[in-house]
Amino acid sequence: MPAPALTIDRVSKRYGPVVALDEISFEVGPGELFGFVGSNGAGKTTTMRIVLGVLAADRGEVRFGGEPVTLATRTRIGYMPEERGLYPKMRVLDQLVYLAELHGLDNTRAHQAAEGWIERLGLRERRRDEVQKLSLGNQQRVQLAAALVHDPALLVLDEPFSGLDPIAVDVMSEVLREKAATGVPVVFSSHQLDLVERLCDRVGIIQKGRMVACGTVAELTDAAGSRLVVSAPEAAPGWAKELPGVRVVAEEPDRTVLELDPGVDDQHVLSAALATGAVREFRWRRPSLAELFRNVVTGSGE
Ligand SMILES: Nc1ncnc2c1ncn2[C@@H]1O[C@H](COP(=O)(O)OP(=O)(O)OP(=O)(O)O)[C@@H](O)[C@H]1O
Repeated sequence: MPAPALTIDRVSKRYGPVVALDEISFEVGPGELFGFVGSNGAGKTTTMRIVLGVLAADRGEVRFGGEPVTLATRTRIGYMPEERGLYPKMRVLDQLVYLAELHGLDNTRAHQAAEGWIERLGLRERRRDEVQKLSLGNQQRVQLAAALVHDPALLVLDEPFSGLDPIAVDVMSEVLREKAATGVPVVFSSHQLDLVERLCDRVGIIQKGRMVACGTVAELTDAAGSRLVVSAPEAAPGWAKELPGVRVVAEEPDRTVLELDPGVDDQHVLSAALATGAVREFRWRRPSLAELFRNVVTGSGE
């Protein structure tokens, strides 16, 4: 039987006068790694807290496998809250066993699961330490273990990568990929767009409580149109500004990134570049997710 999908269906939420979510909708399929990105205050944490049921939506519905999320469904979710939710004075192993038991595992299975994740996440030497005595990165590894220890059917992680060193980023990425490969929908928020671009099957960009773009990175960047990268080292700054149908996206010391209106011949741009002197680079490329994100955010008036 295929694993269930997570559906967020027209969910709205206000905090007093602040509209945090405005009919946000998206779906995370079985085995899909979904990256949730947006500016500070866009509504990511609010969405995740509603999925978890720690916060109630004003309107709309969250479904898992087509059914509204209930208390029973919630015990099957692995959650990594932004504010992190560990007991500072409890030892790593005891904490994980306790959390696994809280989710219904018997003591033997809870120990097995806790030891398994401790090993997998490189925490063996820290297993008898109090959580508060660990570095922040290691606390985050424990937090991930806490989200995984009861073998959840859905993973929801609020900025799991923030503050991790590159090795820990690799471990976290691998674990999320593996988990998704078992059929579990995985949704996580992040401001590290290069990472999201590399890791995710699909990406959702949220802006002021609305989903403004959603799809695979290829779909989103294709829709945004390609960029022309030109390196003309002898050209004066602003050399491309007056070319008809051409918009300068970025001007770096030795490279200019351009967007061309439909129908504009790139060979005219090449001629203009050559008129300034040598041209060392002239190529089309897709925008990165970070560029796309800036476009979306600027386009909606931020
Ligand atoms: N408890 C609260 N009371 C009042 N307003 C809140 C509360 N929590 C969030 N908000 C507001 O709701 C909006 C969405 O916040 P949310 O924390 O969901 O954004 P976010 O995308 O997770 O941001 P960040 O990337 O900074 O973590 C913001 O305008 C925020 O100020």
